[in-house]
Amino acid sequence: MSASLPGRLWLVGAGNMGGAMLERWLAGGVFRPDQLLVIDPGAKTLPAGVARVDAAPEGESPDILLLAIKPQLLDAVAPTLATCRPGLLVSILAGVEAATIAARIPAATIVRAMPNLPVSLGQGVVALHSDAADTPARDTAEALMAPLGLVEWLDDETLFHAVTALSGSGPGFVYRFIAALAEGGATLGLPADQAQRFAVTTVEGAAALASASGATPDALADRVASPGGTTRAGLDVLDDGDAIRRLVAATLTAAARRSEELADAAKGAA
Ligand SMILES: NC(=O)c1ccc[n+]([C@@H]2O[C@H](COP(=O)([O-])OP(=O)(O)OC[C@H]3O[C@@H](n4cnc5c(N)ncnc54)[C@H](OP(=O)(O)O)[C@@H]3O)[C@@H](O)[C@H]2O)c1
Ligand code: PRO
Repeated sequence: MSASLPGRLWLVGAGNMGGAMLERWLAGGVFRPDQLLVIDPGAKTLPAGVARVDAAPEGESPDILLLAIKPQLLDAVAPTLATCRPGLLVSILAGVEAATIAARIPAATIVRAMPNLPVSLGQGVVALHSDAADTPARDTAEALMAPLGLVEWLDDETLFHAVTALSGSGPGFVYRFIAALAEGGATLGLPADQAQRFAVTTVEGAAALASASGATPDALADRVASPGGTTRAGLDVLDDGDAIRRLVAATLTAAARRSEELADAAKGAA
């Protein structure tokens, strides 16, 4: 099998997000398993053929180093990577600034990325930013992320706080809404498993239509709401005092604030 990207990638931290990216790259033929090395003392089940070690091999360097540990672990893990010299370092750590990473791990080019969990299906969102003008490295970062879903560059690194709140954390917020939709249906008498299937498929179909139609979400909501009908009665509850918009705005503000806190905490004393 041939891979679409050459060279070796080290994945530092193969948890929920690192594992999701790995899964998609292998399924899409972006890498062969033998091009990948997982550095994670805790990772148990990895895709067939992918090697795992507890710590970075001394005296070796990958072409691409992907940091996917918890932001709070950066100071513990960085010294173990301080002698490797990756051509490209991609960090998906929430909050943590590129300068914070550059002060701890030498790399020719650092690109920050904020993916989200549906990357495992190639239906994620990935925001990218780099201050580096190294076009080949930027192209490599984009080629790495393209099979994962919608990829867009941010001009301003500080926008990562907003992106992390919206699309990084967003699936978590959508899952809460799906659960609430299903529970609401069950409360009205539907069997719980059926309510769950209907809720998931309703959100899936509504998102697909929003994507395909080009109409705004508010215009689509109006198409669902027959005059004097059931949807308007429900929307009146969501819109009362801008309840849904206020709740979601407060949710995103809390997530973005946490991203700023993680950035500050990671700056530390390097
Ligand atoms: N989850 C998401 O949707 C998402 C989206 C965008 C960005 N991110 C970012 O991705 C990063 C990982 O998040 P996550 O949700 O995937 O967390 P996670 O599931 O906890 O994954 C982190 C992985 O790192 C491992 N690890 C712990 N100590 C390590 C060490 N010393 N060296 C190497 N690996 C080590 C963990 O093992 P143990 O479990 O044994 O500790 C775990 O497998 C975070 O920086 C987060 O901000 C996550
Ligand atoms: N998961 C990470 C967190 O919750 C970053 C976005 C999604 O911190």
